[in-house]
Amino acid sequence: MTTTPSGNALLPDLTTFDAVLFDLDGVLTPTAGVHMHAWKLMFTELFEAWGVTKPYLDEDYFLYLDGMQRYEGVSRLLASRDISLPWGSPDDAPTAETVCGVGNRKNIAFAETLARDGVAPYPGSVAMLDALEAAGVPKAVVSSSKNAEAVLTAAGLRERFDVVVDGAVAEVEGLPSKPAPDMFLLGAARLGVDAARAVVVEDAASGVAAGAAGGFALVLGVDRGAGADALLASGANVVVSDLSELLSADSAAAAQ
Ligand SMILES: O=P(O)(O)OC[C@H]1O[C@@H](O)[C@H](O)[C@@H](O)[C@@H]1O
Repeated sequence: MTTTPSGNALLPDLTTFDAVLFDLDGVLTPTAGVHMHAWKLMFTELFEAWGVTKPYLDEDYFLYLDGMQRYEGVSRLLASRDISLPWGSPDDAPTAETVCGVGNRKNIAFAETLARDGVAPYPGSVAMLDALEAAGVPKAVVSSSKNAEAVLTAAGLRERFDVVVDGAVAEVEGLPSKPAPDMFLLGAARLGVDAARAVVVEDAASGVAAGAAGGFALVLGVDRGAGADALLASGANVVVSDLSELLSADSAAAAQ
């Protein structure tokens, strides 16, 4: 494995690969926390209203929702409480008692926070985008979220990516949710690169598993709360806590 300019032999140099495919929430922007909070608000209220015995817990986010497409996440969480609802349709109203309706209900809280607080990307991630651009390495965003375009725009990052495969694209193309590799493989195909020569960067166990299943050259985990052990167990080759760890001391300092 090649090393970073900082000389840490344990860490890869992402500029030596043919392309880098980034997850968005929790990798480029701190919006995994916004999703986590919105799910908690919505499910806490819903479970109280429905009289569900086991309340929503923070660990439920990492077990069932993190990195998943909206309705897949809802379906998995409801199954954990032995609740079965009709799937419904993506255009269901937020009041509909369907899997899609429940997912759309959570989006109200997410959209409110995004509009109110905006998004500041992680400085270390922006510095990594700078380094990749300087080296001419193609890059994509592969996000399960249907809010990815709005988040990228709010963070001022949208124009830095020619290829964005998000939850809306997955819906149109009929692609299964991570941990299936399909969304990442479409990202690689749209960049015109071979997965076996490209990198996946992910903060969610489901996303790391998707990268591993897709046969990517390197699956880099970023631990923003899922836990390094969980990311390694799901197939990450290396785990860092911030992308600045992969940069030279000078670029990392500039990112502060
Ligand atoms: O924004 P949407 O379409 O509701 O997608 C939600 C999901 O988007 C993913 O990007 C996040 O990693 C998940 O944790 C989140 O639940």
